[in-house]
Amino acid sequence: MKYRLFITFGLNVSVGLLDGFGLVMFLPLLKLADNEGSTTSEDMGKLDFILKGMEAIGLGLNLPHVLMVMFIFFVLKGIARFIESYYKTIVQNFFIKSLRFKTIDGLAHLSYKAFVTQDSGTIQNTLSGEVGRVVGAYNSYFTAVQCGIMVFVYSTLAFLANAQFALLVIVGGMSSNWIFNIINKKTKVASHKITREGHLYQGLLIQKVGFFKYLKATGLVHPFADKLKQSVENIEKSNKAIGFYGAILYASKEPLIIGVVVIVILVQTTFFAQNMGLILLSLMFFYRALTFLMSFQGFWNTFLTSSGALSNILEFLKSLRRHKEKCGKMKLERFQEKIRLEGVNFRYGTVPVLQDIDLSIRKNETIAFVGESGSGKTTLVNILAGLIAVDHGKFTIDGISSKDLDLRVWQNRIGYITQEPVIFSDTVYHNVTFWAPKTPENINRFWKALEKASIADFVRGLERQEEAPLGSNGILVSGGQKQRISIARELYKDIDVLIMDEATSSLDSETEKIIKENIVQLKGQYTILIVAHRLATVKHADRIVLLSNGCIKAIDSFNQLVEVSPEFRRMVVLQEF
Ligand SMILES: Nc1ncnc2c1ncn2[C@@H]1O[C@H](COP(=O)(O)OP(=O)(O)OP(=O)(O)O)[C@@H](O)[C@H]1O
Repeated sequence: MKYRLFITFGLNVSVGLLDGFGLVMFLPLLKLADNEGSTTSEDMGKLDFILKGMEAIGLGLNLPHVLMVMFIFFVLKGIARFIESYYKTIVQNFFIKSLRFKTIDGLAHLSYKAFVTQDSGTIQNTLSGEVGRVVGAYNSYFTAVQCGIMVFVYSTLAFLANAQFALLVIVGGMSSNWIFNIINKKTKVASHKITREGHLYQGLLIQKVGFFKYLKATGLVHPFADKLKQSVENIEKSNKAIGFYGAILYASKEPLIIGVVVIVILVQTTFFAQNMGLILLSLMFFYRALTFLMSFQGFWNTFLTSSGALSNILEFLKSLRRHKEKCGKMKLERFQEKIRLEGVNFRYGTVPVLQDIDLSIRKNETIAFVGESGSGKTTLVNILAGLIAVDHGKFTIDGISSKDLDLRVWQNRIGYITQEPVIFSDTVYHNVTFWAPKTPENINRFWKALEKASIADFVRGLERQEEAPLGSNGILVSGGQKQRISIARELYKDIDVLIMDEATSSLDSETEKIIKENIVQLKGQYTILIVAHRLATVKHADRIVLLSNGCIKAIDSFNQLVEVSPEFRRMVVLQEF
């Protein structure tokens, strides 16, 4: 927030001082009423400088002048308060925007390797609910600090009016503060619990939505609902605890503070025989100071209520920074010649996943990766897509090392057809064009992509055509149509490399047909990398890479591989190809 904080606090002090000076004018006002129209600057404690100032500029201390000066102070206070409130809104929104931008950018730059180890519940909870709680924490913190400043300003004014009285009230106030400290600590603990439970709850919720069909069909939806309810109950318990401590704080503040003031006034008048006028002026300031002190306690407690969210988001931002994707500077605008992997090794933790991989892929070649489950096909393609970095060995594109390349530019040249088609909850047009503006040129490109993906006729037949909604996760269209729409999105993009991560055993014959059709149709136009589980889809590949336990066992055409590799032959026989 830098200088913005100081400006805000400066404005705060101005409001407090102007208000204080306005209040000071009440004393001469009372005196004027008592002394039939005249007063002096005496008996004002150290605050007599205001009346002296008035006299110095030729304003006699009579009723109209005192009223006028008082009015001016309050008008100036009004103006300062307006600037302060509006500036507070500006600064607050700046804070919210910066925080949201930081989390959005942090997530966009998070490396894929780090992402897969993150818990989706934590990410979801932090980015939605927790950001909201942090904004709440910020507001309470800010207001609490503002109240603190006001307490300071009014206490100073009270000191200037009657130092002895002010000192006694402060000592009394501080000794009662230990109760508030105990409560604040307990609130903080409960707040951290809420954050932890929030992550769990969001995680369960995401899974419930994601696996709804399975849970429903198997009757597991109800036990899962019980798990969710348990999590809700835990959150409720912590919220109740926070409410309980808040209620104690809220109820005990006033009696405690008034008790302190009563005792101090009694001590002052009984033992020190103090001037009641100055005690009253000091008390007037103290009344304001104490009101702000109560608000301070309240807002500080609310701040602590959300402090769990604050440390969580700071930790989250730190972790995003720690796992930021490392990117080179060289920008490869187009893929021209070949991709090469030389002596590549990769491990997840200590487990080796790929070993001594040597592979060269020419532009516009169609390569399929086959091998038993867990042999490293997806990991290899993840490396080629720049999602994960090699541990040892070299990965070059057109002779440039992946370490020197700006992989974001490389990824712009890639189309990725994932096992589960990615469908956004929006219209066909927005899904395919990724929210491109509807210019005649883009519409034309959109229909061409649909034709290439063999889905144009289906979309033309829809009542709202390209404006037809696809529903959440594409629920309004079939699995095969989802697949074709996601293929169309990749073809709409101007790409060089098309990665097809074929669905595993759940592959239905329609999807299999679509993939085969697309491979035949697109072969030679793009560099196509297929992670294949069904050998039927790879017959037309130029070369097949056979992987086993993270090593390349053989690379050849389908027919050659059947001849030379007993392992591949066995796979073909097993799939009754
Ligand atoms: N994020 C990860 N963390 C740890 N290990 C992983 C991770 N992803 C994959 N692995 C492991 O790496 C190995 C290779 O996995 P990979 O997904 O590349 O295999 P695959 O050949 O594509 O398998 P499938 O055909 O079942 O999709 C497996 O043993 C897997 O358990």
